[in-house]
Amino acid sequence: MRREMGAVIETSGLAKSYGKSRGIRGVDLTVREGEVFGFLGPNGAGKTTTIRLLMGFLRPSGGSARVFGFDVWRQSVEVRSRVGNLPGEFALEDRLTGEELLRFFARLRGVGDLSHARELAERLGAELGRPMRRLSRGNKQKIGLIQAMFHRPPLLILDEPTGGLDPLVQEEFLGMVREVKEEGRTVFFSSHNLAEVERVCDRVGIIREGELVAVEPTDALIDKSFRHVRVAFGEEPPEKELRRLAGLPGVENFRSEGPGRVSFTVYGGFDAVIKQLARHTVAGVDFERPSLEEVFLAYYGGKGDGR
Ligand SMILES: Nc1ncnc2c1ncn2[C@@H]1O[C@H](COP(=O)(O)OP(=O)(O)OP(=O)(O)O)[C@@H](O)[C@H]1O
Repeated sequence: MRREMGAVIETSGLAKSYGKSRGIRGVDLTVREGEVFGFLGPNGAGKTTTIRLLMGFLRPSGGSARVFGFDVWRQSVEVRSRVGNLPGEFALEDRLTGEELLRFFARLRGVGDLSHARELAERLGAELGRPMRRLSRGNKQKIGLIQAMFHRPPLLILDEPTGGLDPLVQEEFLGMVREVKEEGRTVFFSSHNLAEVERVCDRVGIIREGELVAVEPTDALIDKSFRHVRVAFGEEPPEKELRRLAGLPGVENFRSEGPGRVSFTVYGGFDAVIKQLARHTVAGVDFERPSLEEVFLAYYGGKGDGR
């Protein structure tokens, strides 16, 4: 595999089979330096499997992946020394306190200065003095995030980083992701939370049943999809005309919103809709962008299939 300029993560036909129709198949993905890449998919889609492959914790059953040009399986030591990783289950039932655990990681990584760790702990409200096994899930997660980030690695690979965090802490974490990006470092994280992905990610990959079904700039994913339309006519058009509008290709969920008002969703092009509207006096029209959540559902729910 030739390394693309600026590529930090590159996978080619990456596959992991656990048996019949499980794991991931044929994943081709490139994440560039300085990008924040969101990896979205429902439970069981293959996010954790992909992340474990990238970290060299699992052996691919097909294809290959490189991180900073190193093969993730054969050169996993080189890979791991450059990546801050939050695993899917950071649930250490340990006697060690957060502080002791971070010191341990600092020694392993040859980092003498824990001041960045302390700063991150302060911002996330992490409890460094308590034994890990006494911490709630969210508070363990905070220690997991600090250990992934405190040595300022050039790449962060985080599995559901905001899972279990309360909204204010999630917000603080998103701020940290932006700062990492401003420093030119790269972030790859999996998520269920579409709103957060929409806010911080440059690009989004959507994985479904082990296959990468879309990789798009976050804005383009939304732009390419549908619009919710609300129209107020100057005067009520004849019933026949409304039926014609409702019957245009790509028009769905057509509803009357009171006299002279209709709402509907348009998939695909808007041209036919606009021409039909123009046959009447239009007092007002709104084209509302769907949320990433709706776009996402379109990929999974059948309707619209992400057009
Ligand atoms: N060790 C394993 N043995 C057998 N099957 C597995 C194993 N790990 C994962 N799978 C299967 O592989 C598929 C992908 O799982 P994976 O954990 O990667 O999904 P995910 O997208 O991370 O889901 P979640 O959001 O629930 O964490 C699932 O069908 C899962 O049941």
